[in-house]
Amino acid sequence: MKTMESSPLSGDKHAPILQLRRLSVGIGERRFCRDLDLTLRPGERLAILGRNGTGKSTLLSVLTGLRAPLTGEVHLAGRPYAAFSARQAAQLRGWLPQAQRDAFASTVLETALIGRHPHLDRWNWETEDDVRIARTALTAVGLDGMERRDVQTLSGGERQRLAVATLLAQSPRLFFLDEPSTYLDLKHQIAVLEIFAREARERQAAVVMVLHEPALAARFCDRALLMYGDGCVDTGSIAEMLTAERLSALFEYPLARTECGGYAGFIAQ
Ligand SMILES: Nc1ncnc2c1ncn2[C@@H]1O[C@H](COP(=O)(O)OP(=O)(O)OP(=O)(O)O)[C@@H](O)[C@H]1O
Repeated sequence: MKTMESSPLSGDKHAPILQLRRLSVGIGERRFCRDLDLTLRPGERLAILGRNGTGKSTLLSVLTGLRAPLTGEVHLAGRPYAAFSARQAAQLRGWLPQAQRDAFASTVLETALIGRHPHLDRWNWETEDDVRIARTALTAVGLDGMERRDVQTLSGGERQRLAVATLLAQSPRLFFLDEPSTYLDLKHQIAVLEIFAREARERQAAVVMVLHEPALAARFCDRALLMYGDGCVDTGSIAEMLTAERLSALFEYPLARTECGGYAGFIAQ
């Protein structure tokens, strides 16, 4: 691989990929979390749940290193963001934002290839290998055959799947996903979340995802972080966190838990 800088990864494959130490995040007078400690290891999948406006995206922007915390530290592979160049950080963590913006015309394949940029050296173009990786990612999200289409002509769901493909082409060790099921029909919601479950299982990638649907969190994550919007949060295993009682309090709406075919569901009463 053509990297100018040394790999940002340490040798220990089981070492924590993300560590939060006494992290406080907020905007103005509001606090979304206070003194949060959390460790995520390779292969783990964490769901972040909470009502609208409780600070989920703001927390995610701090975890991705795009926004500073009020206090506390975010460590990626054992080191703070300041220890990495932008390119090294992008080899380690990738981010799927809530909305995609396309200021310029570009094809589907060119857009997916943007995911390869952290792996290119400054003076080189993408190689055949990069094109193959981008095409494989497009196939994974069902966009094969659309490589030449202008991104500005894609539907909302197609554009979201292209964003997922771009992230897959980037191939980071840690994924931050802000509402990955946005714009997707039921089949594609499951398909996209299966992709990240596979990344965790087969490549030991860690995944942090903001979700609005607790049933998807129960199915695709092993841990949850519940955000109440007043600085209070709860963290724990899915079994511990996704109870009808906790979720009813979290969403300020009564929910009942059901189970069908081995999958949990949460029904508004
Ligand atoms: N630049 C800003 N200035 C003032 N308030 C802001 C700013 N950015 C976000 N907020 C507020 O901070 C709160 C948290 O926003 P955030 O986007 O993190 O919430 P969220 O939990 O991701 O919400 P949603 O579920 O609706 O996506 C919201 O009330 C929002 O209006």
